[in-house]
Amino acid sequence: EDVEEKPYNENRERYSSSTVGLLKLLELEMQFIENLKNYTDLLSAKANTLQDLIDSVDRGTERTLAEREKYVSNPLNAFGLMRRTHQDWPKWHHYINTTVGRVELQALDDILGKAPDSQDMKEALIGMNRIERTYALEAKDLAKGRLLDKQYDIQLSIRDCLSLGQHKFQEGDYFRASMWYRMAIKHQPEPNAEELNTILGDPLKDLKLNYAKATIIHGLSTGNLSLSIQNVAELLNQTDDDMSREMSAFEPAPTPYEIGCRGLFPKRTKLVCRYNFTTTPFLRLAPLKMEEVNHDPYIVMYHEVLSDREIEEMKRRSGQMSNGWADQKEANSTKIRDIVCRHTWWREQSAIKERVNRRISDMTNFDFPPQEDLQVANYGLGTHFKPHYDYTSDGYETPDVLTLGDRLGSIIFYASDVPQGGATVFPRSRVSIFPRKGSSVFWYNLYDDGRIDTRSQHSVCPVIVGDRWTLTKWLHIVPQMFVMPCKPRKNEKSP
Ligand SMILES: O=C(O)CCC(=O)C(=O)O
Ligand SMILES: [Fe+2]
Repeated sequence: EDVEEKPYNENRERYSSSTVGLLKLLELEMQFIENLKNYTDLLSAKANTLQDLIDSVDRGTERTLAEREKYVSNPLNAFGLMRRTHQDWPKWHHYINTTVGRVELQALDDILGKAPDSQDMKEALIGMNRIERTYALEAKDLAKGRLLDKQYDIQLSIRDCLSLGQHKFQEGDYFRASMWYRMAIKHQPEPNAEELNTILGDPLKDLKLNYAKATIIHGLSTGNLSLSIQNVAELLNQTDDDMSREMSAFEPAPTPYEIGCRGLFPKRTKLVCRYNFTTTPFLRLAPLKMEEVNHDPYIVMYHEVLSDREIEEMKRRSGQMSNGWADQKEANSTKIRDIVCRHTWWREQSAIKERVNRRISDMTNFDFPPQEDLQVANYGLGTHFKPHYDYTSDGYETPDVLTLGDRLGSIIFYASDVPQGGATVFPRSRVSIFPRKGSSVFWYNLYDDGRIDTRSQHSVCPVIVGDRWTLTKWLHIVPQMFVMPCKPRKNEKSP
């Protein structure tokens, strides 16, 4: 099925992992279509030329034998016939054999060389799966353009549904495989199915068989034998809702992370919004809009603290983005690591960058040179960041930690709105924060005495719809020696 792959390159940009990458892929598809347009124009020009030839010569068919005899008996006709067939035919033959659109075909090879590889496709399937599971979405809604409570004017194609079904089947998720196969079976056929199928393959081939297989295996593995003894026609006769209700009976309860992603943590009370004009003297002049999110551990948001102009500057000044990995690379490991986003550093010095850094100092009272770099990240199709800690004592030590000490606090600026999904969730503190363009969230990863606070565990939920951009700064402990002297821990809880 897949085309022969080149050796796997971990650093190759994957289109699926960021909207920046997906935009490039859309551009590639536009090039592909533009190229096909040129190619088909040339093909029709050639067909027209040949049609002209046919029209100019084809006068034999409607003639009787007597008429034909009369035609060749005239030397003017006979000579023309001789000359055309002797002189012109080889030239037509050459013309017919000449490849149409050599340049376009060459360009097509180049375009195809940039097509996503199977790993990119796999990441897209995994991203779709993440969206489906994290938010408890269902094939029957997704296939028809429904994402949570929003209806989009988009439909998945029969081949999309099939591909998603095959992925779930391979992953052993027979419930979802069955539902996706079902959507493919019920899909209205493609208008020009016959021609398409000769090129792309028939999506209906073995589809009912695979639907039956998935449903039967799911029935057997969950002890729901009624699913396993019905024939396909009986199964398809039931409504999608009934079918999904019956099949999802044994789905595990959502994890705290998933509950957080769905925005279902209980609402907080006793939290206030106020203007902060005390952290630094500057704030007396320009107080910041502050919103308490959690008291212990302390999590706070600031609103309207990153302007559209600063966001533009940040995107313009940030260098080439690279893959953001879900795991550290293990020595000698050939395992293909998950990508969580694309990221880069805002390294170039500018007044705007210093202003953002000074604002971080204003918000946190943390001391650091305003020239320091900030990290920029962009998420893609169903990409996420698994629950993790920003402190590094339980993992690897990065260069910043070796020189500056552990990451005492973290601050994330949301540089875009995310219409659906993409929350920052603290599963242990039961806090979800949904991105709002221009807002920031700040929290501590360590107790005041420098010991790790496991309640700071946090994650980024899969983006459903949106172009998620963030700006991140980790605030290290060593430079805070004088602004934040070490204090004994109050009412100590075991971490
Ligand atoms: O983007 C976010 O909401 C959090 C990102 C994060 O946890 C990190 O970069 O360490
Ligand atoms: Fe983090």
